[in-house]
Amino acid sequence: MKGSAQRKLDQQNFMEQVRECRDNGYLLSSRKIGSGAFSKVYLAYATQERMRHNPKLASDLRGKHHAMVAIKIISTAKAPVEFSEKFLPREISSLNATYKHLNVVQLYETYHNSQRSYLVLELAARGDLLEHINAMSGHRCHPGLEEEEARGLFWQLVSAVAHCHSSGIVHRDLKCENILLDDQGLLKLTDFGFANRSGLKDSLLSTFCGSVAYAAPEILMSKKYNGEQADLWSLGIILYAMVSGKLPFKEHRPRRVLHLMRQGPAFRPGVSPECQDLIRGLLQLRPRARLDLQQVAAHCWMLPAAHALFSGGKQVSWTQWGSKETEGAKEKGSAKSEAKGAPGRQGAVQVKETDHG
Ligand SMILES: Nc1ncnc2c1ncn2[C@@H]1O[C@H](COP(=O)(O)OP(=O)(O)OP(=O)(O)O)[C@@H](O)[C@H]1O
Repeated sequence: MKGSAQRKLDQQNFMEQVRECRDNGYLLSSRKIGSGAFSKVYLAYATQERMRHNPKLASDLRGKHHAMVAIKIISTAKAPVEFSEKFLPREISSLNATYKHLNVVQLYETYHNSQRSYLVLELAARGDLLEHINAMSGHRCHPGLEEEEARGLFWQLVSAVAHCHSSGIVHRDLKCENILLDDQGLLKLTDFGFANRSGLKDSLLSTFCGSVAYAAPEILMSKKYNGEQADLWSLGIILYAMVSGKLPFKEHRPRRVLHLMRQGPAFRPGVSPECQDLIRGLLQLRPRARLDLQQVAAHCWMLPAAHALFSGGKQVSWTQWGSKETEGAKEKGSAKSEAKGAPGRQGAVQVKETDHG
């Protein structure tokens, strides 16, 4: 239990944050919608005045027919120097570089003072993919999502990751908790705290990022790795989690995980052979042997998603999908997800993995 002195301090801090947001054109609500290691995320409203000064914000919110945003408040004064000087700037620059994709959370603007940094983000109000998988598993009394729903979501995720890679950004922390859903059921990739520039074609990374359960074998073996190929492995883990309702290699000890990886994923009865083939194509131990994003999009299991996405009578290619210019695609995608009835934030957590290496 918090003491009354601590409660008073928290209250004072919050009122300061309300004032700082108001000075920058946002009305901060007391509704906390999430928190991270050094951050809290609140629901907030953009003022008309702010929208007049920020065309990016105004045009996005006009399309959504509301003024709600998510404000991530980071206590830079309390966070380690490495976080404030390395990871936060990377998160901001990655979000700026990947702007303009329907399935990547939009960063509208930032403001800072000596105590805190504020990130004004697109709101994704329906929780994360992990919660969705668990809620749907409970609802269906069957682990995982129906393949049709998994396909629609995975298509959006692949498109978001392709957009990041083509913008020169590798995510390096792809996992169900970093994939949010908005109130139209659209998928929004978030949390670019470990993202990095993919840089030159053959340059390799060496830092271990992300969660053990989603990390590629070459990362667990502390080898130098290609960030794009490591993201592909994580995509395989996410698709497995979607259709199975659990993680394929659920172990905290890296050596034990590597042992399970060598054995390959085991599937529950009912997962289609095509879906299994796609997951196996991504979960290849040799990074170069993994399917690339183009091959994933063209895989036979994915094809019905491509056919389902039509814009004004014209089929939308997977590279066009998600581009903010393809407005028709957005409407079609929303309607499809709405029909599926993506639920809100509920359900027991069963496959959560939060250990960042
Ligand atoms: N744009 C958003 N819309 C709605 N909820 C959000 C949004 N961004 C973040 N959240 C919520 O806040 C939580 C924390 O956000 P985020 O993952 O970005 O913070 P973090 O500090 O990077 O977290 P961690 O320390 O776990 O990596 C998310 O899990 C999610 O529930």
